[in-house]
Amino acid sequence: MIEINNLTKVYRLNKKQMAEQKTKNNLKKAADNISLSAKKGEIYGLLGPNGAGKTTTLRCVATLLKPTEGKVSVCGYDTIKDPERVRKSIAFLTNEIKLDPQFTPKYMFNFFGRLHGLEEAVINERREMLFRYFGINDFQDKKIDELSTGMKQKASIAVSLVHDPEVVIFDEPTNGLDIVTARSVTDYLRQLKQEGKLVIVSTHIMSEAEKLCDRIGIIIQGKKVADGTLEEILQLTGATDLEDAFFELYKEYSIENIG
Ligand SMILES: Nc1ncnc2c1ncn2[C@@H]1O[C@H](COP(=O)(O)OP(=O)(O)OP(=O)(O)O)[C@@H](O)[C@H]1O
Repeated sequence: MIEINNLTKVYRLNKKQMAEQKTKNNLKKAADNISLSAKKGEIYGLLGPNGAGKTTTLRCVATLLKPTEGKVSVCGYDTIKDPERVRKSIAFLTNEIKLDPQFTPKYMFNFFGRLHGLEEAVINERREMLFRYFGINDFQDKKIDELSTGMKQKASIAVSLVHDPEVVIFDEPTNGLDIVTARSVTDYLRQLKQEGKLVIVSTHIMSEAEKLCDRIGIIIQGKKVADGTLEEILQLTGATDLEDAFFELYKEYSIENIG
């Protein structure tokens, strides 16, 4: 359902970015020859430290970035040749995309529903179902600006799912959420999986990846260094939990070795 073949993304850094990243090289390889595939009915987790390349990879899948090299396809559609079809098949949620603070959750939901070409009755049905699930009903007519962080995130999730897409790509969906709100999000991702959708999440929270994901791809400094079920990753590294497994891989693959 998603095939990533030898994906490489190189950013050209400006002077400020070079200073921030303490480098004299104006090219940054954020994704380095990454290949992976994920299929319907599973939750695939991209796990890696800050700056590993998770968001870059997901943005390439979501057609928001053009790969420097390599190919990505979603539901059989190439992200470069058929970006419209890819966008119809996916929900994409990332911290960088925010709902307009001046509008209400209801307005945004309806707006995106129409943008996707859905009929009013379908939009209303989807909104009632999603707003009920995420407890947004009492807040649907308030300005997004006035909502709590958790409610904003839940509204963003609901809006991203308006068109009932086959593939759900969420970049750090529980980032900044309290434990109750985070649980309602991860429970909904499990429900989507039960419905036969493919869910891809990125996270740096080991416990989340351990509990939620059927398969995990570990990314370190732009490279995918391991991929498999939790058991397979533990077996590969000889570790007893994901955190230890991650550190084993980090020691092996990080350029500035730790410890
Ligand atoms: N638009 C950009 N221009 C230049 N460099 C970028 C750009 N976006 C990301 N980078 C750099 O590419 C690398 C990978 O970033 P990316 O956001 O993909 O990592 P990440 O794994 O999602 O990290 P985080 O967990 O912090 O979100 C980082 O070094 C980052 O600074």
